[in-house]
Amino acid sequence: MTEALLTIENLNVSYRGSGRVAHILDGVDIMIGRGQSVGLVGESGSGKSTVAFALLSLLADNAEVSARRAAFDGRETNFGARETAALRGTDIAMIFQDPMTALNPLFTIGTQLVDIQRQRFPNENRRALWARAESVLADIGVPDAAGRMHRYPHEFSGGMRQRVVIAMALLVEPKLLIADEPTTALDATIEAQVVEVLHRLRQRTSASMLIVSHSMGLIAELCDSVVVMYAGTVVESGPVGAVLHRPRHPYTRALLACEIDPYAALDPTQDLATIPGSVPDPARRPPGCIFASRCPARHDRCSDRPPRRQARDGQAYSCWLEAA
Ligand SMILES: Nc1ncnc2c1ncn2[C@@H]1O[C@H](COP(=O)(O)OP(=O)(O)OP(=O)(O)O)[C@@H](O)[C@H]1O
Repeated sequence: MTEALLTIENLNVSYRGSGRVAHILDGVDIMIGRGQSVGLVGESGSGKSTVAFALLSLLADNAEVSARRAAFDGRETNFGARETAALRGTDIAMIFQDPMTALNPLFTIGTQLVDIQRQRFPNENRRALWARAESVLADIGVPDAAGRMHRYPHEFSGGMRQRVVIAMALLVEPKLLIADEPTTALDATIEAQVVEVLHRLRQRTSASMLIVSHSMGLIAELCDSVVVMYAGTVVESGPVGAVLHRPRHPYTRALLACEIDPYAALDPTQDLATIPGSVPDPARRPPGCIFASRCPARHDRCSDRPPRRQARDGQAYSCWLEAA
């Protein structure tokens, strides 16, 4: 079995505000092996970004975070703000949804790519850091990398900016790279190119990856295993191929049925499959299965009792349904 780089057990996050407490993450378990790529998938609002932000202590001030256990790179951690700040930008790097959040409009790309490396390589001089940056930029397919180093972020297209952000993450040689919806802000053609860059990166880097996405297709291309989230809980996890071809949880099945092929021509006559119903209010989580109110296979006990955790062939899922 692969050695764990990151282990989080029973992660809970709630937000306090306006006299109510919203439980956004409820008992989330995540394990990322060394060199492994894990995808975190689920509908909008399911808590994917909250997991990523909790790992980096980037949650809003009204967040309350607790975990039964957290360990990174062989060390127990409580992911406290100071501890995490030391890991951020060195051992853990993040690619955000919108590349502009990571880029400063006032400095050239070259200066920013040099500065990002200073904490990691404090003894290297500017010239060496500049050369490294230029070569990584060229490596991930930025044409005329030498010239572009002198340009400002606004002179880059969306796809090129996202490549710069990927270069930034690569330059610090992190042990864990977190990508939060790395292609959401891009149009479909550019998205395919950025996925290709991430794909190549996946083959070349020894870093582990956590890829957050609402698209199972993207996860299938880039990840070894997948964690499926619904309303702040993990409903199913396992190797990507197994979950994709033999989803065990009714929510995973519904999610796969909703998936559209972003590269296919749109057929205006075809209705998108959607999951009827809505996600429960996080301030009033039901006592039983969180998916029960929308589940087509629901049984009486599903609404009253927490689902049964089952594991089969490396796949784990929480449901009263017996595995087929
Ligand atoms: N500061 C906050 N106070 C209260 N609720 C918050 C706060 N920040 C986020 N939330 C809530 O947490 C929930 C989970 O949000 P999160 O961004 O993690 O979901 P997501 O699965 O990443 O969605 P998306 O795909 O849209 O980014 C949402 O319901 C959101 O409204």
